[in-house]
Amino acid sequence: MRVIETNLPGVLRVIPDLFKDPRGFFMETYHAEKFKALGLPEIFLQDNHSRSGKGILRGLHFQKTRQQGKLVRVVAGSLFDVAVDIRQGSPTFGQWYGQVLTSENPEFIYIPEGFAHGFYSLEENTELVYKCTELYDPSDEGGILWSDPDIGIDWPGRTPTVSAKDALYPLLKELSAEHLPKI
Ligand SMILES: Cc1cn([C@H]2C[C@H](O)[C@@H](COP(=O)(O)OP(=O)(O)O[C@H]3O[C@H](C)C(=O)[C@H](O)[C@H]3O)O2)c(=O)[nH]c1=O
Repeated sequence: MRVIETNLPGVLRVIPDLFKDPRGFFMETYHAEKFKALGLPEIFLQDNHSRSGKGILRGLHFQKTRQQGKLVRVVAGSLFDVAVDIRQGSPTFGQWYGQVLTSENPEFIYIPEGFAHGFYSLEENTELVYKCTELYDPSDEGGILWSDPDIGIDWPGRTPTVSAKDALYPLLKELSAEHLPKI
């Protein structure tokens, strides 16, 4: 297992060791000691699993105070996954990193606490599973409009299907300081 840094310090590509044989494949998807050695969290408090149809966009989401680090991976289909640095005072504030994750390529992304997360599903029945370093708190949820021009994410589709909630999120510049994580 190894990690590759991205243009956003802290956002890491995680490349597991994939063992293939005539039966199929095996890989470790979490290992406390290896994670510690790679600079990944050893402790995650919650696992999530979502399925999305083609053209569905979920995001950009974050928790304001109980921020969640997320280790995301795709177990069916494919999607374009995005992390946005929204930590006040960060030299990369407002910058994003995105990449395609697919069940055919067992690569994960680690998105640190203080980042917003979103993804655009590229296929029907795309399934994302992800480990979170903090528990979900509905009262602590925050969001940024997926199409925020100041962030300028190059989404694979221009007319995604989003939830009513996601369609109403504000622009990053409209969020006041107390709603944004600090570096
Ligand atoms: C996130 C979450 C949701 N829920 C319930 C609340 C709603 O009744 C239902 C759907 O929630 P929501 O529409 O917020 O689901 P997503 O749009 O997939 O939200 C997630 O999508 C982005 C990409 C993320 O990174 C976050 O994990 C999360 O914000 O599940 C829970 O019970 N626990 C949870 O941890």
